[in-house]
Amino acid sequence: MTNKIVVGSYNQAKINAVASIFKDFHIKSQDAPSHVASQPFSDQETIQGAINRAKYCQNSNKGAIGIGLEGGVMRLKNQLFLCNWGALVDQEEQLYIAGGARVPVPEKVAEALEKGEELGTVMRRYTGELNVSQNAGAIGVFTNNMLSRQAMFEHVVIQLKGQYEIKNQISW
Ligand SMILES: O=P(O)(O)OP(=O)(O)OP(=O)(O)OC[C@H]1O[C@@H](n2cnc3c(O)ncnc32)[C@H](O)[C@@H]1O
Ligand SMILES: [Mg+2]
Repeated sequence: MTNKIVVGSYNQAKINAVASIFKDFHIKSQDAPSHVASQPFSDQETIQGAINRAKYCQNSNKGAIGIGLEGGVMRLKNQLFLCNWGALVDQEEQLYIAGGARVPVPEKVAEALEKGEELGTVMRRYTGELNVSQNAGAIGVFTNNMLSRQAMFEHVVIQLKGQYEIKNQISW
């Protein structure tokens, strides 16, 4: 069992989420390419970004666990929703994935995204805050701060950690 984790992002909301769930681990972060658009537009694309980042981190840090967390939007019932995915690749290159909460994107914001703007830019315009994505996140703003981006990612990381731990106890 390793106690080293490499997170594929310098985003503080993501790093804090991993650190608060993997308390006894040494957490390092590095840039990891998602190989998807910076504004993913489907679950498929978002999950792939998380997997690519996790694999990159694990590959470039042998013996460590790699974690990738990726945000995007997806269409359902004629609406855009925020969607978030996480991936964990362990020392044996076993992959675990988990999804996060989703909430509708307000109409005006959705229209801006459809025109090609990035969510970070749009959020900055509406809130006047520079670093929404590292703090409350769009999900925090849309939920009146009932759910922060960090808390949402913590939930994803809990699901990753749990799957990783049970896999070492039960062979499914
Ligand atoms: O440095 P990285 O790890 O890339 O951090 P990031 O904030 O850019 O995060 P992602 O690339 O994982 O995801 C960006 C997407 O996440 C979504 N997102 C959710 N909340 C956001 C926010 O407050 N600001 C920007 N993007 C947000 C949105 O769909 C973005 O295109
Ligand atoms: Mg990004």
